[in-house]
Amino acid sequence: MSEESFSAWLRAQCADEWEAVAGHPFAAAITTGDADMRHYLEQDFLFVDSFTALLGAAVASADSFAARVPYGQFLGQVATAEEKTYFHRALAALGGSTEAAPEPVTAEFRALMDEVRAAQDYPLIVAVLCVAEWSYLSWAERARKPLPETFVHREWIDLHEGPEFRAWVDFLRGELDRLGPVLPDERAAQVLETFRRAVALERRFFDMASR
Ligand SMILES: Cc1ncc(CN)c(N)n1
Repeated sequence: MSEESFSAWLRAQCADEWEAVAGHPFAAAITTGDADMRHYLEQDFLFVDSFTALLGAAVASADSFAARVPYGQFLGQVATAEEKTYFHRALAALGGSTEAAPEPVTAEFRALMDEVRAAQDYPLIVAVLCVAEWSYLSWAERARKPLPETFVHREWIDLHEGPEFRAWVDFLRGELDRLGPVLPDERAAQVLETFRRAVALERRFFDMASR
């Protein structure tokens, strides 16, 4: 590893796959208001359930009070703004269901989140959370103003960019950057493996939504 931060190093190890997520045609179509969001949001509603549980595991497994606080704050937002209001309003407008059967990639993503949550392994938990949030910031910040008029697209972009979301991603990256340098090599390799798995799943999730 060179001078770069641990999080930058992790991303650089899967740079092509990362760009395939950030520049994915489905993500680009969200930014222009052209994406068909129904199936995607039905599946993401299932994703967000495990993601919320993972945030709870981050609160529980973080190694300091200072770190627990941002997780708790974000958990509160996901449980109120994202899950309670956006998903229900968007799926109602699109004629979608909150009880869809999980696609294989959704089940795999949930399994990865459940695996690191059950292990209460803080560095691996941060790796998955960081990929999920940083990769979403990476596509959402490519959106050009004016944002799409349809609330389903516009609010989904708004939820994943802007100063608050950027600060949240900076916090997650900061946690990886704090932990990485003191991890033994085999633990750092485990974090990289988990980071890679999550990036590959993000790409497949957008592939699934494109069909
Ligand atoms: C699949 C996926 N990855 C990430 C995010 C960002 N919260 C999301 N909503 N869905």
